[in-house]
Amino acid sequence: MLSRVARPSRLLCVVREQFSPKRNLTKEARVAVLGAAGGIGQPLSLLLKQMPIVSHLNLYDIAHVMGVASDLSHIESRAKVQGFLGPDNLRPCLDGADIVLIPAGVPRKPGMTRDDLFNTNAAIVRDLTAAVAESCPKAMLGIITNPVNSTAPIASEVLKKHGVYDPRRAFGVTTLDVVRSNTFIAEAKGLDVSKTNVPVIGGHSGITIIPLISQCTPPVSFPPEERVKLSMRIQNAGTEVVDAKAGAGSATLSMAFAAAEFCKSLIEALNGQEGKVQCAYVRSEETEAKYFATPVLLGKEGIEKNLGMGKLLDVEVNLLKAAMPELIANIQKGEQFVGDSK
Ligand SMILES: NC(=O)C1=CN([C@@H]2O[C@H](COP(=O)(O)OP(=O)(O)OC[C@H]3O[C@@H](n4cnc5c(N)ncnc54)[C@H](O)[C@@H]3O)[C@@H](O)[C@H]2O)C=CC1
Ligand SMILES: O=C([O-])CC(=O)C(=O)O
Repeated sequence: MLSRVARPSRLLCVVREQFSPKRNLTKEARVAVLGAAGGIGQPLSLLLKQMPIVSHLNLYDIAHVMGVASDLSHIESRAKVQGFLGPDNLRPCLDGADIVLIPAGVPRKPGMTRDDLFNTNAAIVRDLTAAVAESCPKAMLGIITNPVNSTAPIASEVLKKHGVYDPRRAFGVTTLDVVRSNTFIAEAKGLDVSKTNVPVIGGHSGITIIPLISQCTPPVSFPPEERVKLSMRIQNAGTEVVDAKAGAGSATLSMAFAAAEFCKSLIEALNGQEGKVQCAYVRSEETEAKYFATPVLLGKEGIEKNLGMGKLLDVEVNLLKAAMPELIANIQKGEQFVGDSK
């Protein structure tokens, strides 16, 4: 067991926090996770519980969530954890939320595309977003549930229907594509991964995922064949995990990490920290697709500025051209679903 004397005293910690110029512990950051008992929801909630910037963590699911909340609530960190089970408790879960993350829904099995999840997950996202629109219309909303190319537009359409849509506040979470790109490229080049950053644009499935290796920080170069191989690995990385899990679901731990990073940036920006940039799938004028992932600068009201895709190499332009028909069709499918819903 860790010795109590070996740890910094609580008094000392409090004193440090009180006088630190970066102190933001007094600010409330209320985060709700919908689908919190799932493969992503549980590790995501654990990571959020460990963040001193989170003051309240409300966990909602249609099963098993009270046990998850009870378990997490024993951790000696700031966030006050509460569990909310079943539809009758959804509104209380959302009341006062600053950020809502939605990983509720079914994951892929080998042989499935993300679009194959549409029939089940579209209605889940629609209904959960309707509750967000009614209970916490000003919250930042992060859609993790696949197919993100369609579910993020579904969420936006629902918010519009309720007259509370603010495109600065609605995000399809594509951070995992960036996390993977950073990892694979740092591995290939022997770079410090913590200082490697590769923007990823487009959407979040197969060929709609467009890593901009030419814009990597630090700059990297690859022979053409190796670049193609790397891009394809990034595009198929989700399937790599689905196949390795052999029927037990898709990426959960890396996704939880990615969503926690995204959420942390969002809270920091809401708290007034400048320069917080994340790639996300957002309402966009960058291309003919109404939703498109690019790096966005975050601020106190959500997206402060879309930083766009920058200058692409010819190979990247070709990836973009290949992505557009599928991306546009995925968006239309989501919009149509809400249009057809009563
Ligand atoms: N955006 C991204 O980069 C990624 C997205 N995903 C997607 O995230 C979703 C969740 O994946 P996992 O956590 O692995 O699935 P999972 O099946 O382990 O967990 C899903 C959870 O959602 C809950 N749920 C189902 N219907 C619900 C409803 N109406 N309200 C509240 N909760 C509900 C379930 O009870 C379960 O606890 C999947 O659609 C998956 O494809 C997965 C990885 C990456
Ligand atoms: O591949 C999947 O189904 C889950 C996912 O979105 C990812 O891992 O990127």
